[in-house]
Amino acid sequence: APAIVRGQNLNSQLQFAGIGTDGKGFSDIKLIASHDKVKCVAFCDVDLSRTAKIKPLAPEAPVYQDYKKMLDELGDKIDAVSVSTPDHTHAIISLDAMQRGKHVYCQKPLTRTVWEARQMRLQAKKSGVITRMGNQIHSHSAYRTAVKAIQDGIIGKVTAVHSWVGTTGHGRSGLLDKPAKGEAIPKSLDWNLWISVAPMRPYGGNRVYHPFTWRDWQDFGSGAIGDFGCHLLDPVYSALNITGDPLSVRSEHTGMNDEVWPAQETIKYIIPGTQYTASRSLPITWYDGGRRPSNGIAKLLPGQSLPGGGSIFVGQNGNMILPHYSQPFVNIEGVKIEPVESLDHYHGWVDGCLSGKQPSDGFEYGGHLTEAVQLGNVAAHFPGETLEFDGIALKITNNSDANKYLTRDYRTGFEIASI
Ligand SMILES: NC(=O)C1=CN([C@@H]2O[C@H](COP(=O)(O)OP(=O)(O)OC[C@H]3O[C@@H](n4cnc5c(N)ncnc54)[C@H](OP(=O)(O)O)[C@@H]3O)[C@@H](O)[C@H]2O)C=CC1
Ligand SMILES: O=C1CO[C@H](CO)[C@@H](O)[C@@H]1O
Repeated sequence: APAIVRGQNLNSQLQFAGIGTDGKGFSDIKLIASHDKVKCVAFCDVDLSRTAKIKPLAPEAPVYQDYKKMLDELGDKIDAVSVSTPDHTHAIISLDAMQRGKHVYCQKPLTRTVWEARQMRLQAKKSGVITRMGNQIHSHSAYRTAVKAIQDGIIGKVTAVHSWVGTTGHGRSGLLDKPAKGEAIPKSLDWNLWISVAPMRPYGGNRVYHPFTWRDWQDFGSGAIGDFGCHLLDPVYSALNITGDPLSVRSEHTGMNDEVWPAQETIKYIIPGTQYTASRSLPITWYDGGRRPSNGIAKLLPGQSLPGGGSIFVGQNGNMILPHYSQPFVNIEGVKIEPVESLDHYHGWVDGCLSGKQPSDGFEYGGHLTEAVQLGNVAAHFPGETLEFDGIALKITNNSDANKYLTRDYRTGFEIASI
């Protein structure tokens, strides 16, 4: 039976398997497993040398290299999985797990492409499983305080948002193009499974594509907006209750080739307005790689300063500045914001799996946010051009060449069927 059905009787334990066991996967699994009703029943990582740290958590749990084999072999012994792998494999793994009735905790950005994010939303609804995106700061006091303050009307209706992060789109691997020749694949690593949906390329050596440096490369990662958009834009989406698709998106950057993302970028979104915005549409501007909003926009009081990353909510009665992630403040003399408490993002998902109650940032919410984030990456291919987006049709309406970037070509054997 699917986990959701069994879940109604699951008053004692959630049988959990962690996919991606090092890097962020290590902390995801540990924090999920720290819930007293979680039992780790399996671990999976394409690189067996990167499973050593997690094994002591459940020494009896089998370790797999291929998530599919794990799901096939363990079947109903698994109720829920975490997916903490590089961005390009989030969708193929999470969709498969949801189709088998597993609850899924998947890292941010939810997917590498806009189309994949839409499939995740559709599948989560169809399977009726409990989902959560791994943007844990969503549950942190700073972001929750900001959401409440905006909804309480501390700066009045919002007229614009500016969000920025210092991170650059490339530079982690030190390369702008594929290395001329490949290197020997370490024995512990299944490179075919690591490449997954992307076109095959030779193993590049340590820290060329993996671990971590895949963020630079268009085939695998999503640049600075992909790495941080689902964090920084999360309180924006939550506070303003944005549930519609962007109406348009425009990127300007310092240049890119066909392999890596731009070093510095500014992306301007026009989003449908909500009950918390002053107009029927809202401009959201994203800056990265050292770019940030001007002092003229921030209008700070003496003694205030802009953080290294965060958001400015421009309101009818003043601005709220939300550092990533510490408490928000306003540029209105004498006005202080009372912090609200943090929640446990990981345990919130586990509790949801056990009770059947969907937490606030499931794949419907995370899918919407990721669609916007990845639309920014579509626009990067057409710098200086405003791309108009029809979210219902999932189509760029004024540039037919742009539509191919909403999705990707899947490698044979790693296709994703539309839901
Ligand atoms: N929410 C947050 O604050 C953070 C979120 N993240 C997100 O977490 C995800 C992972 O990032 P990061 O930990 O830096 O990446 P890593 O490159 O370190 O990958 C994480 C682990 O997943 C393994 N892995 C890779 N592909 C697969 C696969 N197909 N099946 C099973 N295991 C696999 C890796 O093995 P190998 O070493 O062989 O690649 C590695 O052990 C990303 O989506 C990232 O955006 C990351 C950091 C913080
Ligand atoms: O919050 C985070 C900290 O930095 C990491 C590396 O850039 C991000 O991937 C992550 O989301």
